[in-house]
Amino acid sequence: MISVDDALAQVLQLAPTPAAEQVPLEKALGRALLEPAISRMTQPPFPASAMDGYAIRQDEAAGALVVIGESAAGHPFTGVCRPGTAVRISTGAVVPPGYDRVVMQENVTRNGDTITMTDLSGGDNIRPAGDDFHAGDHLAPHRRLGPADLALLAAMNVPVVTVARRPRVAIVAGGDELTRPGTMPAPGQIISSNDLAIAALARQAGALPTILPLARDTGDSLRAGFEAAADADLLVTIGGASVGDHDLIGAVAAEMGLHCVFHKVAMRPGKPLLAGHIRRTPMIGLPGNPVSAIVCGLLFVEPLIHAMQGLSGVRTLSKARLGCDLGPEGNRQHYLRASLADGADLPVIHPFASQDSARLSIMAQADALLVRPAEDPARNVGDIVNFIPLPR
Ligand SMILES: Nc1nc2c(c(=O)[nH]1)N[C@H]1C(S)=C(S)[C@@H](COP(=O)(O)OP(=O)(O)OC[C@H]3O[C@@H](n4cnc5c(N)ncnc54)[C@H](O)[C@@H]3O)O[C@H]1N2
Ligand code: MOO
Repeated sequence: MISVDDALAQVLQLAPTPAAEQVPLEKALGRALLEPAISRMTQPPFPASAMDGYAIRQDEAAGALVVIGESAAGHPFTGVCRPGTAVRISTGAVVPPGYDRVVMQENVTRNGDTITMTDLSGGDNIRPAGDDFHAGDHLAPHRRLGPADLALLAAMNVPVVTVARRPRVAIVAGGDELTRPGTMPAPGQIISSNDLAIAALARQAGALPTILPLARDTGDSLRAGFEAAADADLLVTIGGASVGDHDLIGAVAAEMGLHCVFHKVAMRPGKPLLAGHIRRTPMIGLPGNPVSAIVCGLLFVEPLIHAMQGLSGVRTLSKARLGCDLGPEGNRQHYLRASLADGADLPVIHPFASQDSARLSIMAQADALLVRPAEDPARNVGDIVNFIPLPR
């Protein structure tokens, strides 16, 4: 068995170089920027007023001034700044050359075309040209584009960006006991849930998942599943990874040309995890127990999908204080399903009493996975521990 850290390093190495594609900004939300986006604009492009009011000259602020025109947003003042004058101005409008301060209108009394300032406290209320960014500045790649990034790119006048192509992820769940949600299970059958969870997790990570037909516990059926996944950028199988007579994934994958990089990780849940590549396509074989599949999905499939888009596959752990005493750990790194509560300095974490890797009802309630290293000694209430927040 290899450690979780070593297994993750091996999995990340399976990621091929991301393929690039160009998308318009309207379609770029959540996509991984692959090349720097270079600004075509300086923002603001001109000294801009930060307030509605009057553009004046600071050295004339004490006296009465004559309003000689207007600079509205999108309609610059075209006249000339002369001594003793002011220009009516709106927020975002060009501050006409010669004026060096904007007084907000609340601090001005106006009588016909004459204004006097009633309060001269505060700054100049002018945003200099380039205050935000300059033409030639760039938004660095290897980030997922969020709403503020899209706004920045639009403001930079970059209408199309180069992003990583979404990895196509084929998901094959196998087992004679499985049937689809909404069907009537035959005796001994249960509903397949894991493939839906892994597809959802893959989609959240930026991939385009496809759930392939359920495979049966036969070599032919599994081979058909592998063949149906031939076009995918990543193959994820679920179940059949362990040692039982019907656990055929390892053997069939080997027949299909799997170069296995590991099979079995020192973790709980998720021990029977396997990974490798078939020709150049990465493959991850998730264990069948539902919680094991989801935990391995979070720990390995999600980072691999990120890496396949040029994003960091490394996750930073969060800190919490233990809400109860815990006994010593065994020889596998343990990911305990847990709930979080507010605490004085850090959140307080309580692992659920049952850690059975078949209990989806507990996994669905959990806020976090409490991470305990292999051979961790007994811990007490209040000790600081690491956790992974779970997506909702
Ligand atoms: N003798 C041993 N038995 C087991 C070991 C072991 O080391 N020695 N490991 C256990 C661990 S740990 C796990 S995890 C499971 C993993 O087994 P498999 O990957 O072979 O998974 P299956 O046997 O196919 O299924 C296990 C369990 O999960 C249910 N399942 C499977 N697929 C789905 C699905 N798509 N949706 C919902 N539920 C699913 C399946 O019905 C079984 O109940 O092996 C232990 N055994
Ligand atoms: O690895 Mo199994 O996942 O402990 O149930």
